[in-house]
Amino acid sequence: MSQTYSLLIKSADHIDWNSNSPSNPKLYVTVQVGSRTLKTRVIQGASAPRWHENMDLTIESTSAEVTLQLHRKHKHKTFFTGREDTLLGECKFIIADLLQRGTPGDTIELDVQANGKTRARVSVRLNHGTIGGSAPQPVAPEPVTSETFPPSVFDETNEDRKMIDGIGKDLENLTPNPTSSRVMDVVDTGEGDLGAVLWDIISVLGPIVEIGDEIAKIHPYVHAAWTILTSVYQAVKKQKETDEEIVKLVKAMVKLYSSAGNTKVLPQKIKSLESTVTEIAKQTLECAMFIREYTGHGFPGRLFRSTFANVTQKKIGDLSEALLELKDSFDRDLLINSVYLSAEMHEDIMKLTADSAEVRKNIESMMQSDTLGKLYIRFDATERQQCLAGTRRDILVAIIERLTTTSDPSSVLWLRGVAGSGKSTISTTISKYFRDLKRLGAFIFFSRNNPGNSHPKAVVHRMAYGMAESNIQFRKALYDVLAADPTILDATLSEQFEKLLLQPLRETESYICGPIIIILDALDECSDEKSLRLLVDLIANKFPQLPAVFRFFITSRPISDISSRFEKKGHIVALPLDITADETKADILLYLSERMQEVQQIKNLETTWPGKANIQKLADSCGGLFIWASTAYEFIQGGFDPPQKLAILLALPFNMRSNLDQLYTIALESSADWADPEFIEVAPSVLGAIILARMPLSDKTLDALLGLGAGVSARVLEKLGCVIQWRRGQPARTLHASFGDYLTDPKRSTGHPWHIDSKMQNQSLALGCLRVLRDKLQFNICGLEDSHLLNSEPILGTSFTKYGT
Ligand SMILES: Nc1ncnc2c1ncn2[C@@H]1O[C@H](COP(=O)(O)OP(=O)(O)OP(=O)(O)O)[C@@H](O)[C@H]1O
Repeated sequence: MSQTYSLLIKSADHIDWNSNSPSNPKLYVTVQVGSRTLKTRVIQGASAPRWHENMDLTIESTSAEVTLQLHRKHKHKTFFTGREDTLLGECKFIIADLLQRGTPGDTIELDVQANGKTRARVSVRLNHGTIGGSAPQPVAPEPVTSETFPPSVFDETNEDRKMIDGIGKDLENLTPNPTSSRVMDVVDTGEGDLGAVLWDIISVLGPIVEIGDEIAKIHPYVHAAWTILTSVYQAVKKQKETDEEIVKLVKAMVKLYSSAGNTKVLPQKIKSLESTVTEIAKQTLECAMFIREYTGHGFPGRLFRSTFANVTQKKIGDLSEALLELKDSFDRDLLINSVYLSAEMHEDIMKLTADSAEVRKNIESMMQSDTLGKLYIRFDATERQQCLAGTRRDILVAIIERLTTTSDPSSVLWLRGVAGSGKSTISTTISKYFRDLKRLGAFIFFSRNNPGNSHPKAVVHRMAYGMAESNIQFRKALYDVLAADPTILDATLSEQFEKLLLQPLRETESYICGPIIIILDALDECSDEKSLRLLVDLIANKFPQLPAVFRFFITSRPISDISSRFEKKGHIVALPLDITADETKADILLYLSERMQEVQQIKNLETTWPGKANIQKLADSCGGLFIWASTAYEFIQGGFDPPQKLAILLALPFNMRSNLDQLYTIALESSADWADPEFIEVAPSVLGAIILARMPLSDKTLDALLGLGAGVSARVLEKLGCVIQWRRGQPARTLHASFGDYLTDPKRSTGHPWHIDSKMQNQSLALGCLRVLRDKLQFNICGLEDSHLLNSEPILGTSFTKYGT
């Protein structure tokens, strides 16, 4: 008869790291019996990790062989093995051996070995039960220590460590096993103080946080929710506070997660039920942030409950309802997923969803009033890149944690890094994260290509408009200000800040639930030096007057106009983007590996191309700059012969190859025939006009502007795809701001035919301005296509007029 044993994997110690002890190892254990392999969760940062996880072993006889292995998990695939984990050692035994070494319930220590050498000791405990007979004997609760908690906590401060240790001790009183039936008991009986139910949800989320790598999509939301709830738990646990409403809300969260069941199968579920699971993760974070506010452990000075009981009651109702709906959708999706759905049915479901989103969007835009529309400035992120999945994990988590940690008095997080280090890409990823959570107040990005939007007042207007869109009380207060004094839109920046933001916020602050995230990307690209100083002063001196619900994420190059003003400001924290960090190098390697694989597939190249060694050489050349990697990719993938392009790059000596200017030089040299007199006559002017006009111009406009024959600019642009983003009939813009820097800086490109010297800069600017003005007046007559609208022209689909009207 089959027999069921349960093997409790307790802990590992005496780990031999071959005198090369890693600072923050991630460890897990697998147990293989027959064809089944069971796996513990991954524990990070502990020198003697403790799992306390039960494995159910069903065997035919006690002579069945069991293999227990101790693994170390890496952040990325290791370069040489191509695997994400390393086997530290293993131990093979049969159940009969264990039974001889002690009676069921005794702790047994197993030596795990590699190459005949003991590498660690793993403690286990065997219990038994028989299928069809009595239930497996329960394992007595073990005291659980902080080491069973998710990883990032251990990278943090002593304070965090103390907090988690405190929780560990509490667990000796609470049932520690997150999968225990207690979770459901609490839900069903309707009992429990806030601390206890919070612990339940923390226990459910903890293991999900630990399998982070496998569930990269939802991990940041769950991780942030777990961190918030843990800190609230720590604050309220001693109060034995019972507040029925909030307790019910937390129970609803636990119940929702009980649907997801065993976290080990979560990664597969995420694949098949991606959108629902992602919604669940976002809603969890939304609830966590609300609970923090509600319990008074959020933004300072809030009297949330007592003062705004009605608002709060409604919010709790809404959140609970949303959780219930998600639970229903999850159960339904699970069902749908387990039965066969025809392609048409799938399509119908998708269409219905799309239609309802469209209807909602139209209603929203119809509701915008003309008055508030005057504040609207469009920041179109359609073509902005996000971080490739798997890159920038640590820094993204750090930024998200900072922006949602309300106990932190600094409201501005300033990411500074050199040109091309990847700041804008990070800011776009962060904006998506908070937009999905409906916490994004504004995503404002400055660009030299778009000076019209890169103005200080864009920040005030866009923030005010964003608030009005999301908060009905603020909307009314702002409308009153604008109706009372329409000239306020032409007042000084500080007056506008006072009237359009501070004043309506003072009146409505109590209705606003934080955090509200405002992102300002590429501050250094603010329209001109004077405007930049105005804006930087506003951030440095006036932003502290804003309510604490606002959290700012600002990125810029480390230029002195910004650094000198931000220094020593208590509300601003600088976060340097380190291009020498190992994580950055690993991220770039991952980026290049993915991109080269893409090129290999699209261009039908040999499957062995380009080979790990060549990718590593490219990655080494980047010097930590993503712009180098992305330009190299554009260069290699453009044209017919990527292997030849790669060979051109790698043939250069390392010090020449690794220089960004050198890369631009090679890219330009090899993309076009600069010896062709016709090409050399027109190409520099086309490049010059794109850089100097400081606005995206289409090929037809370029022809008209430069007095060229029809199609000439298009023929030039076709050759320059690795540095200029352009499609026929569409505006052309540089792929990256650093390319403009290179072309115009005499120290960097002088002597090359494409260098834009100061004389040309002056002439082109004057000429360009005149021509663009003239063309603007004639657009309707000559029918030129361009991205520009006259101020009076409406934006399609809205009743807004453009900024600056
Ligand atoms: N994590 C990433 N994943 C994929 N691509 C990336 C990543 N980071 C950066 N890139 C690519 O590298 C290039 C440079 O990045 P980005 O524009 O973000 O740099 P930056 O620091 O903002 O530069 P600058 O200060 O000059 O504006 C872009 O083409 C971007 O798409």
